[in-house]
Amino acid sequence: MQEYVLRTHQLTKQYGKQVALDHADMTVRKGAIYGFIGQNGAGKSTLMKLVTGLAFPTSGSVELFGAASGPELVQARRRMGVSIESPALYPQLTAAENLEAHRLQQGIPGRESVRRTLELVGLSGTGRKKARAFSLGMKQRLALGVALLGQPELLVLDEPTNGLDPMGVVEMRELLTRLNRENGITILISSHILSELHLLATHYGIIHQGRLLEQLTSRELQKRCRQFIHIKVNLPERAAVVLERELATREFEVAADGSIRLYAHLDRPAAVASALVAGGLELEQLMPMGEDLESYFASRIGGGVHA
Ligand SMILES: Nc1ncnc2c1ncn2[C@@H]1O[C@H](COP(=O)(O)OP(=O)(O)OP(=O)(O)O)[C@@H](O)[C@H]1O
Repeated sequence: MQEYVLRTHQLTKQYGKQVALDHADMTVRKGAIYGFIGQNGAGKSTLMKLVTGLAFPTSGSVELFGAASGPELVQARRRMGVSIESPALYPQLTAAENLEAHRLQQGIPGRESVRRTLELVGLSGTGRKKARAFSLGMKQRLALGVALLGQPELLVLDEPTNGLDPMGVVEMRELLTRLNRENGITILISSHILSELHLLATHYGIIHQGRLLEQLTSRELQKRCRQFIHIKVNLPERAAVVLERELATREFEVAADGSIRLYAHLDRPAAVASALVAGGLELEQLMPMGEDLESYFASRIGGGVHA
């Protein structure tokens, strides 16, 4: 049986006439890293605020750890760590002092949670350095530390890679992967750049203009974004034999209409064409196809990405 950490049911939020979130059904499974993708203003923060209780839905509901309302939902929210929008960091305090201040505010018992969290986010060595002197990457990790203080089972992170340089993105990815694999924390993370969540997310949700358009696994996404050579010949079965014998590959699929998707020799379409023709086949079509991540995202939301 699938265990869901978070489900939203027809979740809707309207600000006046503006529909920020439109009947969203999101499902996040236990153990997942759910990448929530959408352009600026798509509704990502709105959904996260509704989930974390920072805003109230116009209609629909949030189910967290199986709890959908009342004191159970309030209790379930205690199992969640949150970092939404600019984190409340104190610039004049060190990393440890910042965490201690948040520990007291959140009423989390035990000072050792500060030391443990500093280690988790790789800030143990920052000593007396004040947060104002931190790099953006360090600030983001400290904000993540604040969310981790209460040892949450679910982390909700709004654009934690926003503004980071490529190295910072890699560091954040490694840190989140470790928290997921070693500490078993389920993560809901948003971004407006799909490729930033690539290699991190196990599941994706694509949101556009308040509507959750699609949810898919990273495997499904990879399959959809896979590059291939599209081939159409008069005798597909014979083409399959030629590909195996002459080009030594079985990395192809023959579709019901007889067209072939060849996933190998992508940089050698001319050699593929020659082999097929030399094998006595009539070549009707042969062209490289497939989408990269960003163009897939753009095609799903119908148009260019102007994030
Ligand atoms: N408090 C508010 N009052 C009025 N409109 C709001 C409010 N919060 C959000 N909106 C509107 O709701 C829509 C969704 O905003 P939201 O912040 O959820 O988007 P987002 O995907 O998180 O984008 P961003 O990455 O820019 O934060 C936007 O059109 C925004 O202008």
